[in-house]
Amino acid sequence: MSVSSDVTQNDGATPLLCVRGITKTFVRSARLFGKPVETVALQNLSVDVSDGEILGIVGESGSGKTTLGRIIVGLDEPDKGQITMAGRVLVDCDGENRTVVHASKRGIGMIFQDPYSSLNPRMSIRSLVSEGLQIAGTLGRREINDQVEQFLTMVGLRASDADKYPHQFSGGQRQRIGIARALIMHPKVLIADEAVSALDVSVQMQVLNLLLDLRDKLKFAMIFITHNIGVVEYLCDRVVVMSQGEAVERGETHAVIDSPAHEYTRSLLEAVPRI
Ligand SMILES: Nc1ncnc2c1ncn2[C@@H]1O[C@H](COP(=O)(O)OP(=O)(O)OP(=O)(O)O)[C@@H](O)[C@H]1O
Repeated sequence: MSVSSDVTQNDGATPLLCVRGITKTFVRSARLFGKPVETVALQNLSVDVSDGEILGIVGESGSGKTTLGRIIVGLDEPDKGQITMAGRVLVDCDGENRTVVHASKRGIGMIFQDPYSSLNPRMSIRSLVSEGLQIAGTLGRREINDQVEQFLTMVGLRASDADKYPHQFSGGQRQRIGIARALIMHPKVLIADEAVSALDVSVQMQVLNLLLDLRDKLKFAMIFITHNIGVVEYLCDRVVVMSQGEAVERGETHAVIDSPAHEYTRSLLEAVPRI
């Protein structure tokens, strides 16, 4: 059973981001004479995120977490559903005329699991971090360089690191570069997809603490996608538990973890390491 109608369990204020009734089916073409294979990745899923809030999306592999993140940021289109941010329609796939605002115009940033493969090895850190600003074309070279150095320092790197290349950094440092690259665009919402899963546990804690500090400083909201409920417990104000493309449980993180109502949440708590 999904709980998609029960989406406004925040403080009652109008949410910043409203995601409503998202449905997505992938169709893989068959080999030779077989039928195409359909996978329902998301089924009528709704979530809300308030200003400055950290929402955890937790669930096992294949539950639809990444698809949800990709649809919110604009890397994928849903079959059905709506997304609004601060009252502005970003996606409306319910009527006859579909509205899908381009990713670069949404004010939503994303950081990925593998900071190495998500950073082009041939680009300098300066080019990587400033790419969004260069494309936007609103700032001059000097201002862009200042911003790059400011954001590198903010994520715990040095201004002089701007002239290095991704292979010169550790996994944790590369994730910091990915964070600077996303935050330099001043997103209202940051989506982190398994952003610490590839890192050693001690480095995971450093990156989680950095994200908490940056959220306090820059006031963005965050959707943190993970299979690790221990990370949710440490970081997230609220959590949505997903199974097979549906939300099976949601609420304040500590309420859900202390007394999980759904059998699937209990199995996640038993199966997944706590940090
Ligand atoms: N491009 C695609 N083409 C076909 N099927 C896809 C595609 N992307 C995702 N799927 C399928 O949709 C379902 C949900 O996948 P998704 O990656 O969103 O889950 P997830 O919870 O993020 O899993 P993981 O933690 O393993 O990344 C899975 O069954 C997956 O195989």
